[in-house]
Amino acid sequence: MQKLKVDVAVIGAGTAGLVAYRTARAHGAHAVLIEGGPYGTTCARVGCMPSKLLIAAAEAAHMLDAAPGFGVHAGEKRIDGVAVMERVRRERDRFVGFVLEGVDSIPAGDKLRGHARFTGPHTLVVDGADGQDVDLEAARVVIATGSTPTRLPKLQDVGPGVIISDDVFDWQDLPRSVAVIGTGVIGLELGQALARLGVRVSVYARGGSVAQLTDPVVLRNAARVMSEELDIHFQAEIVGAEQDGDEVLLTTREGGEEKRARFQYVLQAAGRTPNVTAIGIEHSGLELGTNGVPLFDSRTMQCGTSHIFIAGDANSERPVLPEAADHGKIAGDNAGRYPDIRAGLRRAPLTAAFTEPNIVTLGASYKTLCEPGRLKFAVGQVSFENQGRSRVMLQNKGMLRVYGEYGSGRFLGAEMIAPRGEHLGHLLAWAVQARMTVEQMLDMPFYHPVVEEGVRTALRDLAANLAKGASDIDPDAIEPGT
Ligand SMILES: Cc1cc2nc3c(=O)[nH]c(=O)nc-3n(C[C@H](O)[C@H](O)[C@H](O)COP(=O)(O)OP(=O)(O)OC[C@H]3O[C@@H](n4cnc5c(N)ncnc54)[C@H](O)[C@@H]3O)c2cc1C
Ligand SMILES: NC(=O)c1ccc[n+]([C@@H]2O[C@H](COP(=O)([O-])OP(=O)(O)OC[C@H]3O[C@@H](n4cnc5c(N)ncnc54)[C@H](O)[C@@H]3O)[C@@H](O)[C@H]2O)c1
Repeated sequence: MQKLKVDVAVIGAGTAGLVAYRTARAHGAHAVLIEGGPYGTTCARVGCMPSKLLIAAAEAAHMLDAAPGFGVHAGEKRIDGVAVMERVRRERDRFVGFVLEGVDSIPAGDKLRGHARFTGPHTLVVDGADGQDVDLEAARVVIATGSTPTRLPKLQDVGPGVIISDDVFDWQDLPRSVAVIGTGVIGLELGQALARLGVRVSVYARGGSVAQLTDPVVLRNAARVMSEELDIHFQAEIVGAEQDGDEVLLTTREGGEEKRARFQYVLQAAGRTPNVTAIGIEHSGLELGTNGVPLFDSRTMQCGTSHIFIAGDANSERPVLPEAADHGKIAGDNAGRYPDIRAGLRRAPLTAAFTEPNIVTLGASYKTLCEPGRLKFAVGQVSFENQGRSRVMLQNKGMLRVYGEYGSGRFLGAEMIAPRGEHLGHLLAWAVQARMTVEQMLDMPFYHPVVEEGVRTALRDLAANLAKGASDIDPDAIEPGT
């Protein structure tokens, strides 16, 4: 067995790990980067980029469906599934190629291939992919192992028709039909995109959640808006499934009644589990939380007071790409400068599901604001049904709710399902981070006719409610979402 002693060992060459490695190295540390799977990152290979490529194709198809509403008729729509998937894979490979170029530029001696696991707080074994194991002693460790799609026990060992999101991006053609399990971000993004591309799609939700929303009013609106286009079965329990030839027979229980339906694929989109169980975490000496993730400080990424840091999806804090990069920077910086630990830059929370309309949350969520002892906020809202520019574009669906703090008048956060929500979300997240008051935001310019005028309407409503000086939230009526 080869033996190696380093300053910093980074486990996982995804977005968080790559940034952590580079940042630790910038301190002059001898750092190694360990990767057990393919290089290229989850985001580029099977995450953000291929999913947005599929959504882009679906938007093109949807534009044709929407065109007659404007009096524009483009003739018969034809979707070439092979060409759609060929572009998704080709462009995906291009994005992966850029990541691989970056990996190639890392000195060969700093890269270890194989699955790493702790054997002690400072020791790791890397099960070498080439059969050559490495015994590693590391003064500091960054865990950047990412997450894995959660597989439902009821759907295990059914057959090749039961898939996860990774599999979608290797398709050579669009399938005839897909059952999507989960109304989270992945389920709704992929479910809507496939439906718009002519695939028969049914979405099954065990409860009533919609993406990352927690505000019950926005959530109800989003459930209605998404159901207008998608066949969504809320409150549906998965009973089981059988592979039958090239189809899967899915059994669900809805309203006490058992139902069966056939699909070419059943796509599990029921969340992602942080990769912390198969890394010998029990030998790390770290204290674990209830989800098995080591307890860590989200300002420093340090686990307890130890020499171990955790970044990206592995820590489950905010499992999105920009946060993985920020986590990686903070973890790598502190691993490099250890024991001189410093708090890094944390930005205002922002999440966007690229459904249409976009589903966006930012700043403090409604659910957080409703936590005991925090009932000091007012709400303003706007519906996009009669919002000028949204109607012009025939995209007049959805609603926005904004939250502000009594006394200070500070803008706290928002949840929405809204046309161009990804842009509105940035505007509002910047205001949260700049600690602006609602009045200061209303002093800013708003052009005409723009969707942002809807934001102004919601902010005016919020300002009026803040001026009342007492909470308009009835604690007994609160029903936070997921
Ligand atoms: C379908 C989909 C769509 C998404 N869309 C978006 C989006 O639009 N916007 C957005 O912001 N986010 C999106 N995300 C989330 C985003 O992709 C992730 O948050 C981000 O990629 C996580 O980066 P990471 O570095 O933590 O993990 P990863 O990139 O997964 O890296 C972890 C690496 O660690 C390796 N590894 C694991 N265990 C070991 C071990 N023991 N030894 C060695 N190596 C190991 C893995 O092989 C992997 O390469 C999406 C995710 C999915 C699945
Ligand atoms: N645009 C983006 O930023 C983007 C896109 C895709 C994924 N992501 C990231 O990937 C993560 C994972 O996405 P996701 O959609 O898989 O997870 P999610 O947590 O968003 O949603 C999980 C869904 O699965 C359902 N579910 C959970 N357990 C179930 C069970 N036993 N039976 C039936 N349904 C069950 C939940 O009710 C929920 O609807 C997200 O949290 C997000 O951070 C981000």
